[in-house]
Amino acid sequence: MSTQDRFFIDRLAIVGVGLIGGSLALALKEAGCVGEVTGIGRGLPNLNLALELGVVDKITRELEEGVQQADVVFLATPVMTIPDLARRVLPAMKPGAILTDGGSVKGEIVERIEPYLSGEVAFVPGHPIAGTEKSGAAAAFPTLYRDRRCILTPTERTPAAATALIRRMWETVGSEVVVMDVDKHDRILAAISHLPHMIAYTLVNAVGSYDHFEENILEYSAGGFRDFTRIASSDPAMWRDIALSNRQALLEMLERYENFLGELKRDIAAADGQKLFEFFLNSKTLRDAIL
Ligand SMILES: NC(=O)C1=CN([C@@H]2O[C@H](COP(=O)(O)OP(=O)(O)OC[C@H]3O[C@@H](n4cnc5c(N)ncnc54)[C@H](O)[C@@H]3O)[C@@H](O)[C@H]2O)C=CC1
Ligand SMILES: O=C(O)C(=O)Cc1ccc(O)cc1
Repeated sequence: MSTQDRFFIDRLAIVGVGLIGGSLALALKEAGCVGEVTGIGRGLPNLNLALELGVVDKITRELEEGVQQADVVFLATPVMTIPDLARRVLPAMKPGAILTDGGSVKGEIVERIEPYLSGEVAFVPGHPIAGTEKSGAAAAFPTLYRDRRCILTPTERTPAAATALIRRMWETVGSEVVVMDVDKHDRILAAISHLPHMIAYTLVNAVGSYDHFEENILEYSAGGFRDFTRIASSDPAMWRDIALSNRQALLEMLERYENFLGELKRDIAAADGQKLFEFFLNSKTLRDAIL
């Protein structure tokens, strides 16, 4: 599978050849670090497109058959589908192979997969912190993971050698790997990724449903509205799964957000210019520092 100095995966299977799975395949191919890539999915049009675009070398809709020869199997389907797919894939994989995933929420995935681990196949939970609002094989591109982070959340059931190999896989495609526990991952992502998506979806719905005027007011949107709401074009099924799978941490962040919004409303109602200025300045300082 790999030598001491050169990282190489002989056979990789990608379940769900979309933005995340497809981009990993393309990046490993570009780096010359993968032999054969099998794309596994449900819909033939997307699989055929993946084949045509050179994202994968072989396609199949037969899950168990598709993973049999793989050294590494990457699950890159919506979060709620990952545990059931893992349960079917694990007994079909060869001993010594590694199962990993790219799901945006880790707690439920780890909890629902670990009881099915037999010890013959290692499971390394992962989450590349890179993406766009686009989906499907056509959206995949080889540089998606360059200069990004990838979080791995191994548990005491995860062999260190398997974590080390998946770490190398992500480093090979240009990501900095960070290891943390599952709960910390889900709380951080609830704050920095899941909450912003909920706010973007809410904003578009709130403004888009405002029908006081005859015209569609979204047509007046300037750069600010467009920048802020790009992520509201993300796949609805993917985000339904994320919201349900990370419910507790997300609800806590939504409540925190409601409190801040309440404070803003009170300051506007009270015409408290000083408080508003401080609120905006504090936000600007925090945001400018991340750029
Ligand atoms: N889109 C993003 O920016 C990011 C997404 N993720 C996570 O990566 C995973 C994949 O997301 P994307 O690649 O964006 O989605 P995508 O929609 O581009 O690709 C997912 C693929 O999985 C297929 N699929 C769905 N259910 C399936 C099933 N039961 N069996 C086989 N194939 C199935 C779909 O047909 C599609 O081709 C999700 O868990 C998501 O939360 C992680 C980081 C970033
Ligand atoms: O499009 C964007 O800017 C994103 O935020 C992409 C994204 C979506 C889901 C993730 O779990 C990680 C990254």
